[in-house]
Parts: sequence; structure tokens; C-alpha cells
Amino acid sequence: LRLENRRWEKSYFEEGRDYVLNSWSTGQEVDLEDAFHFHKSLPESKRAYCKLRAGQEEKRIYLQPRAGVALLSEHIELLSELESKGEADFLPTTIDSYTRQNRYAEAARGIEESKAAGRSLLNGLPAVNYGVANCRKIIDAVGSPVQVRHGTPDARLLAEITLAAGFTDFEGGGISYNIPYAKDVPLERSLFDWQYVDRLCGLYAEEGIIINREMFGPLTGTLVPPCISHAIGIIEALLAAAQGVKSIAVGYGQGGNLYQDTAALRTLGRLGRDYLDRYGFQDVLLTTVFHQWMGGFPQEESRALGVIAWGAATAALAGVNKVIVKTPHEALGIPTAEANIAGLLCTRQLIRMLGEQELAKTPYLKEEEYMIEREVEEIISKVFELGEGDLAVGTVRSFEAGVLDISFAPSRCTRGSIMPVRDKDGAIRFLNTGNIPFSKEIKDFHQKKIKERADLEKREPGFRMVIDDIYAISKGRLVGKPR
Ligand SMILES: CC[C@H]1O[C@@H](n2cnc3c(N)ncnc32)[C@H](O)[C@@H]1O
Repeated sequence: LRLENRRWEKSYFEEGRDYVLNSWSTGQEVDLEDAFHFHKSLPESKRAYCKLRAGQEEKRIYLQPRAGVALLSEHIELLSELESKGEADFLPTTIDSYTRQNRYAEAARGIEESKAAGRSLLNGLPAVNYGVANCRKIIDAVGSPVQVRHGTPDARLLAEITLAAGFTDFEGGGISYNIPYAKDVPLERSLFDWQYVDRLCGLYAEEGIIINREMFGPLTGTLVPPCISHAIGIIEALLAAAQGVKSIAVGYGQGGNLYQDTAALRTLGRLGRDYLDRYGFQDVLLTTVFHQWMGGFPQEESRALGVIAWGAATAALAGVNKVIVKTPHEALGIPTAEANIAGLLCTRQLIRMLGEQELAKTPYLKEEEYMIEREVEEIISKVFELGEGDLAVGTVRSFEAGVLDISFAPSRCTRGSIMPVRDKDGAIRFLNTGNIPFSKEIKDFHQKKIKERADLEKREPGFRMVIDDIYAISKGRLVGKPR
């Protein structure tokens, strides 16, 4: 396996394709010429790229839920309701966990058991088992673009089948769908397999069919410093653009402090655009995505709607292209259609009511934006340096060295040397910067912010604070103050 950040020759892509299409029987249905033909028959209203581009020009904030159930007919009914009653602008198809681990035989059993039980026993749609023709029924049944959302380190077959079926948007990346989702998948492997996915999108783009690729910004969804999420999203964007992807969305998971989240969203758009342009990808559309709170949720639905409303308000005041909406069943499990619709309508209400307002550029906000931009620059330049100019190689070496690092991740690829904690305002800071070679200015900034909290709480900064922060939200707070 030779990992290199260079666009694959079509012949090189073809070499690995038979293996992928033969890894499950439904792979035989994939026919690119037929797929191109089907995509060209889709109206612009069903193409994610077209809708995203228009929304960016009109400064619209789109809403998208997560949703996926085992049986195809129920899944289609669910998406139709989310579109009609939930007013969703983009529709998802969340893929089940077996499929995410390429365990299609167990997914098949899940379908049978769900049929026997008369309800979904999988946490998403097993799209690989259904295959191209069946998945096309989803696209034909709804009026909005449909995006594949999952958590698959090796998504090659899933991409082949769902793209051929007419999905126009595909989430994930070689880092963001490995580190938070797998324990033992080598980074070289997942980066390589996602180059395949991106090169496939490049083949569609060469036909004038632009597939949007969304990078999974939230990562572990627990106290992720904005610079980490941004650096990884930008790296995945650059690797995707290198394979011919022409439409990219970079994401960020809500941290909870309004100023830091606003700074994160505004710098994400600027940095993403700046890096794509710097490396010659001026023709790639870049949009931003905000994920409502990804941490622990309160059980009671009314409190949960409060958390959802907070995420909606943040998105409205900060400005973003798309919001991934949570549901009041977040703490309970897979949401009902009604709960999913409630999350969407609650969010829509806030977005509409705050439509004329935005957060003023206060000195606090400016400082947050400055810090995030400096941190991202310092991290990414080091990644290129370690890769001797090759971003893919640099990414692997950076995780080995701890220059890129993600806390609380299941993956053995991370050193887990950094440690995040909130400051007195709830902004996420570095208690420990591990092996990230930040400048003294950056390190001092974080120490100062954390000391303010320690003094206020009359306790030493430390792991106890981190634990308190992790449990805070489900106890109805943001900062895990002692008591
Ligand atoms: C990234 C994790 C998020 O995806 C959500 N999620 C996972 N599977 C489904 C699903 N099948 N339907 C709706 N939401 C889902 C989950 O609640 C969590 O908020």
C-alpha cells in the first residue's frame, strides 16, 4: 500500500475496483455509465451541489436531520415525512453499524429480523444489502437531495452503490470516519480507501456530475478544540480535492460557548477557502456545516429541546450554510419521526426568528478567531513538514508523533496526549497540548484562560475538571463547576 497525495490514474483506480464490487453480491449492479445517465436525469432540486451553491449565494441556513431505519419502505416513508412535515432542506440516509463495519451478512440478518419483528432492529439503512435499484427508490420518492451519513473506515462499496443509486452527497473521510469509529484500522488504510471514494467522485465530476463530499467535523463529539476539528477537516478537504472532488462541506460540532462557536464557524469557512485556493483548488465549492450539540443529552424531551434550540441560535448568530439537527430522543435512542420533526421545527423557529441578527465582532470574538487561525496554521504547516510536502504521508506521521491528536477516541492511531477542558466561560481550552508544537503565545493563552477558572473554582486545573465538564450537559450545565 503506497499512500501518496496524488490524483489516482484511472487505470490505478480500476485495478482495485473488481475487489470492491465483488465484496458483496449487490456490487454487481453497479454500472457507471448507467449511473451517470441516472444522475443526469435528476432535476437540480435533487442535486446537493446545486442546492448548496444556491444557498451560499442567498446566505440561507439549511436544515438536515439524521435518519435511517432497517426496512426500505419504512425508510422512504420516514424521509418523506421529514421533508414534508419536518421541512428538511436536505435528507439523510444514516447507514447501520454493521454496514459501517462491512459486515453485510449480519446486516442481512438484521433486515430479516426487522421484517419478522415489524420494526427496525438496525440503527440505519443497510444500503449495501439493498443495492442500486432498491436505493434508487429512495431518490425517486423524495424531492430533496439525499446524503449518505455513516461512520465507515472502508466505504468503497457503500459509495459505489449509493452514488450509482443517485445519492448526490457523501459524508466521511479517512481520518474522521476512522479515529472516532474504529479501534484498529491503520490510518494509511483508511486514508487510502477514502482516496478511492474521492477518486470515484472525481470520475462522476469528469462527467459533469458533481457529488458533494462532507467531512465529519465533530470527531468524538466530546470537548474537541476547534483547531483540531478544523485542521482535520481541512486536511480531508485537500485530500479530496486532490482526487477531483469539486464540492466540499467542512463541519464543526457545537462546543457550547457562543463566542467560541461563532469564531469557529467563521474561521472554518475562511480557512477552508484559503487552503483550497492556496493549493490550486479555486474551482471547488466550499460550504460549512454546524452539528448541534454532539455530547450527552438530558433525558427529558423539554430539556433536550432546550439544547437543540441553543444549537439553532448559535447557528443563526454565527452564520453557517447547513445545520445538522438533533432530536429530543437523543438520550433515548433512534428517534421517532415525530421527535425528528420536533427537532427540525424547533430549529427552524430559532433560525427564522434570529434571521435579522448576527453576533457583533467584539474583542473577545476577534481574539477567539485569531487564536483558532493561528492554531490551525501551526498544526497544518507541521503536518506538511512531517510529510516532506506530502499531506497524506504527513497526516500519518503527525498522528504517530502526536502533532495531530484527538482525545477520547477509540482508535489506537491517536496518542491521546492532549487534554481539553473548559474555561470559566465554557470555551474549550488545552489543559495539555501533548506533542502539538504550538507556539508559546498559544500555550500561554490556554493556560491563562484555564487559570482564571481554577482561581474562580478554588481548585487546581486537572482531570477532575475534565470529568466534570464531560458530565455537565446531561446535568443541564455547560461548565462542570464543583458542588
Ligand atoms: C453521529 C451521531 C449522531 O447520529 C445520530 N443517529 C445515529 N443513527 C441514527 C438514526 N438511525 N436515526 C437518527 N439519528 C441517528 C445519533 O443520535 C447521534 O446524535
